Amino acid sequence: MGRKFFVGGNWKCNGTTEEVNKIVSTLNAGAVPSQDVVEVVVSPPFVFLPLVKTSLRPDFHVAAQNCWVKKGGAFTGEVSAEMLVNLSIPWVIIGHSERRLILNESNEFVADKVAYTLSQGLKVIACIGETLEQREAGSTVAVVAEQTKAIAAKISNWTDVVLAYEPVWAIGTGKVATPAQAQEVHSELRKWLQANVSPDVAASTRIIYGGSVTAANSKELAVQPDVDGFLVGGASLKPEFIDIIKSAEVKKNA
Ligand SMILES: O=C(CO)COP(=O)(O)O
Repeated sequence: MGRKFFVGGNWKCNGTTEEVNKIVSTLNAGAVPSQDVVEVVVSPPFVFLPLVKTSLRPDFHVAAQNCWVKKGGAFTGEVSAEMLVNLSIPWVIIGHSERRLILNESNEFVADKVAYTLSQGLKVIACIGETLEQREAGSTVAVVAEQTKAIAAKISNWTDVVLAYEPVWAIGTGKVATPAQAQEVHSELRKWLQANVSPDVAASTRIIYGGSVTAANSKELAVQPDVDGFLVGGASLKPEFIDIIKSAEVKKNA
């Protein structure tokens, strides 16, 4: 199927220039599998993108954490897809649960952003995931299918999309999904893509897991057949991110 393992580091709203330089130095010194085995993308806050882009090793790439939903202009405080393209930022994270829940980004709005950023030539890490209430109500699969459906309705090419399944209850809580829980949802998502988009898209689209991923739990998650990598928050700010990247080797040999 050839889905290259993908490890994203979402730095969220963290860092000073000094801290960013330190993280980049650690990443630059890390011994990790080659680009044939793993794709690594780190996502600093907007203001640090140029610094990280120029100082980061060339086999790692950068992502913005968000961008405006359409062409830039009179939208105070926003950053446009065109600006990211202008700065040669290849990736953007769209629809993170912190934006969906705290900033009220709807499925439709997220889908519009995914479609617009793809149209500008950016690659997208599109985030989906259920809350604890939704999981306890038994609606996990329905929720992630609905979020995916909104995106699928607005795009025709999935080549540049990575789908990040991030259960909200696992984000920043230390409560990681078990390998079986992650596998179950990833497998359901792949089935959904197969039935509603195409078998090719289902087979080739990377579905990555996010939520309290650490060096200690990444290997057992990585070997799950439908887990194609990770979107890492807290641990991506620490040297253990290198070990998480190395779980790509475990996956390769699984
Ligand atoms: O939200 C996340 C990545 O986008 C996950 O965050 P944590 O790894 O800190 O739980």
